[in-house]
Amino acid sequence: MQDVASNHGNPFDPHHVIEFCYINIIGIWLYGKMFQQRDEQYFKWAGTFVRRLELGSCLLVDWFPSLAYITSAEVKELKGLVQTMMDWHMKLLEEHRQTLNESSPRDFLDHLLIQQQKGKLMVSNTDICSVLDDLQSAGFDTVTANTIWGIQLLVQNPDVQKKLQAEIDEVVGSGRAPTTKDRRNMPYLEATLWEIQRVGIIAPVPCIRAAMNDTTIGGFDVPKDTVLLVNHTKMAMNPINFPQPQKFDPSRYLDENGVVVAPDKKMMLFGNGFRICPGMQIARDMMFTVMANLLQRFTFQLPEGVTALPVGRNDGLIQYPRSYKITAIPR
Ligand code: HEM
Repeated sequence: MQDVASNHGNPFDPHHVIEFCYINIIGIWLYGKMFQQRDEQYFKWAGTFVRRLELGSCLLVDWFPSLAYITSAEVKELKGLVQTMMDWHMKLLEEHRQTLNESSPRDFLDHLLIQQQKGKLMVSNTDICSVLDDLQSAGFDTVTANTIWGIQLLVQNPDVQKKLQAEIDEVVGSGRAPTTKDRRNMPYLEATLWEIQRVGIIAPVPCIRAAMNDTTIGGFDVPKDTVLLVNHTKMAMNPINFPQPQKFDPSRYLDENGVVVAPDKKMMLFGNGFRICPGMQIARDMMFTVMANLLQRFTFQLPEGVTALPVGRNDGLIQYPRSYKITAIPR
């Protein structure tokens, strides 16, 4: 919040402020560590993470192995970055082990170490570091992208932003910060978060799968080993399930009593089945808390003299809107 306020109502790109916020929330949850400020150490760490995600999600050599010779520099860079993150997590693991108190776990890493020590979790230290790394990397970029879409959509839909602020004022007021406990009393924000996910669609084609056996899907024969992709955009923009799909309308998830009806199988933005996103609940909690706290204190607007934000999205596994600047006016 201080970072946002420090712009004093001047235009700024919210990307890095939001990213910093989520990296710290996840860091505290996983291993009780947060960066105090966006200093050189932080930028080095975040840069390593982001570059690794970039390289890891679109290396041509994964698709065309014959290119291994040409892309070897990138592969070498990727291996170096993976090792840097592994060393970082291993150092945290050792620090945690030395100060571990079994009767009072401080964070997720402590819980893993306790289960490992008791023999209930048959994992090596490297396994634990990989889990931390997985959760950290799958965790911060996704929620950051969603929130960046969310701020853009609220600037473009000021009536929705006003309704959200009215709900926050009524349920929370201004004397305390909103928390996850407020979620059940704030259906309009809950519904808005679904709509932000639907319109933003941060991962249009998230994971590649293959049929393990001959099967049928929707009446089509699918032979064993067929590569399968889920088209999230098609589902989220299906006019049968979402009338006027281009319209940003959180009320589509509210029934006649104002109760939230989650989209469920109509759009499976967290995946489905055995491999469904294990971070779904924490992601929804984090996005709720961040958005509620921001809107309690600020109104997002177009900078003076600007009539529209850039249209379109960036390429990549996780897709952001084109970078933009807005103002955050203290309420
Ligand atoms: C809005 C935020 C998020 C979205 C839209 C999202 C979406 C997804 C999707 C679509 C998958 C693939 C599911 C499948 O294969 O069927 C996935 C997997 C995964 N997600 Fe998320 N995710 C989000 C946030 C998070 C967070 C915050 C965490 C961790 C703290 C996380 C951790 C993971 C992990 C570890 C997997 C791999 C699961 C596996 O392969 O079994 N995600 N996520």
